[in-house]
Amino acid sequence: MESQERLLDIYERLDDLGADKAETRAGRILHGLGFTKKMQQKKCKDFSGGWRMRIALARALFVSPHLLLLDEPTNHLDLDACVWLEEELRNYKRILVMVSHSQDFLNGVCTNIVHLHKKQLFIYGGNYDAYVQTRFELETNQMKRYQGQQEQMAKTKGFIARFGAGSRSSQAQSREKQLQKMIEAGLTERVVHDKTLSLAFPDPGKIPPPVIMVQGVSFRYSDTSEWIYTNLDFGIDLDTRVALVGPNGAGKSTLLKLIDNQLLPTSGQIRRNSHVRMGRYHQHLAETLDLNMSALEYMMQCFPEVTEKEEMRKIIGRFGLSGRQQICPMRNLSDGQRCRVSFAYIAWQAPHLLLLDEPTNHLDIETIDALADAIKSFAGGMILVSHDFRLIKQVADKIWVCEKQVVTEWPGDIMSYKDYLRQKVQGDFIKKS
Ligand SMILES: Nc1ncnc2c1ncn2[C@@H]1O[C@H](COP(=O)(O)OP(=O)(O)OP(=O)(O)O)[C@@H](O)[C@H]1O
Repeated sequence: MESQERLLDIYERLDDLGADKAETRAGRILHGLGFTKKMQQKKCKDFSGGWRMRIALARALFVSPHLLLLDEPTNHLDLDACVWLEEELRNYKRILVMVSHSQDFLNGVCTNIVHLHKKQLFIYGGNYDAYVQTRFELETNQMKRYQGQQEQMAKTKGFIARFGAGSRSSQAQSREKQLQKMIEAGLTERVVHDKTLSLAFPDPGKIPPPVIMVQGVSFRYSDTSEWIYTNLDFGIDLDTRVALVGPNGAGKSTLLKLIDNQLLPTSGQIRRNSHVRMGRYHQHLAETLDLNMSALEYMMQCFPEVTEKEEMRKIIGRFGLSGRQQICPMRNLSDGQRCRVSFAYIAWQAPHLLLLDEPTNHLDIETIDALADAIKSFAGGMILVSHDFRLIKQVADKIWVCEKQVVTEWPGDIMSYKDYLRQKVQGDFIKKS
């Protein structure tokens, strides 16, 4: 990408239709991925990490190759863009192979699922839900076959044993042959499930409500910038389970930072219970880790009150890091493993309030489910920003929409919000075509 180049010019270069058509088509894709008209006129160098990923994605969609390979395409997208991309890929007329941790997205787009298991690929027809169902049925049948075979073998062995192994009795000899045949034909393997991870956030104990009171809060980043929020009023308690949604740049992360006291309101006030502990997870948390240290050293340094290494190993182990992963330098860990260190760090502070800003990036489907279970059994409050509809569906009982400087409650669940976004995307598409 030429950094001095205007964003839209890339597409002109990639196209042989002519500048106007290229600009219209690129404009549609960029709009779908969240680039406003003003942003589309900017130069590539003016975009930061997450937006650059979107530019790369837009370019791949624009080229429309015969084989499109996408590795976690939703990682840097918000809900609106996820819905748009789901529609776009659902209608992709060429071959698409993608890796994604978002079940809801896989359901909307995929017609086949390939499961990598024990160094082999197993192909299932249908979307992700169909794969889960088919795999469950196949494994149930396999387990029945295995148990039946084991019982039959035990009986046969018992029969032979009564005559003594190598007996000259014709009945015993025939059973021995039968057993031999079964073994030669290949025995059904026992179903071994992938080790399931279990995460946990400790019980923070009770503090009386109100835990957080947001009173008449307005906020903007500087005297000359636009207001992000005006006159917000709401409360947060230990039973709050909210997902913040809204378009890119609406202010979801800003709201979490205001609640967490990382930003101060421009006017109004946020009153916090003096005993409240908050744990904010965000995408840049893993970047603050000292990569030369091991996870164990890092946690021992952060929490000197834990003096026993074995105790700290257990704490980190609860977040799915075991053995060598705890003691090697964190630079040798994967992004997902570093995220787990950050989760262990937050959990050990026993927060009353979890503020989770895009926690699913770098986590696999099983870990996202484990995170959902951990949140469900957590005794404190939670505010979540996520592009993963399935996670939101599992853990949030309210949807708050951040838009046009206010926060309003959505009168339905997250799937009805998704339907609303889908209709919006389709409306935009009809207007543009
Ligand atoms: N440190 C900052 N200084 C100035 N402006 C900022 C700063 N951080 C964010 N902004 C701006 O504030 C607005 C809200 O940003 P914020 O990150 O809270 O939005 P968001 O809803 O979380 O967006 P996204 O869905 O893209 O993550 C954006 O227009 C952003 O450009």
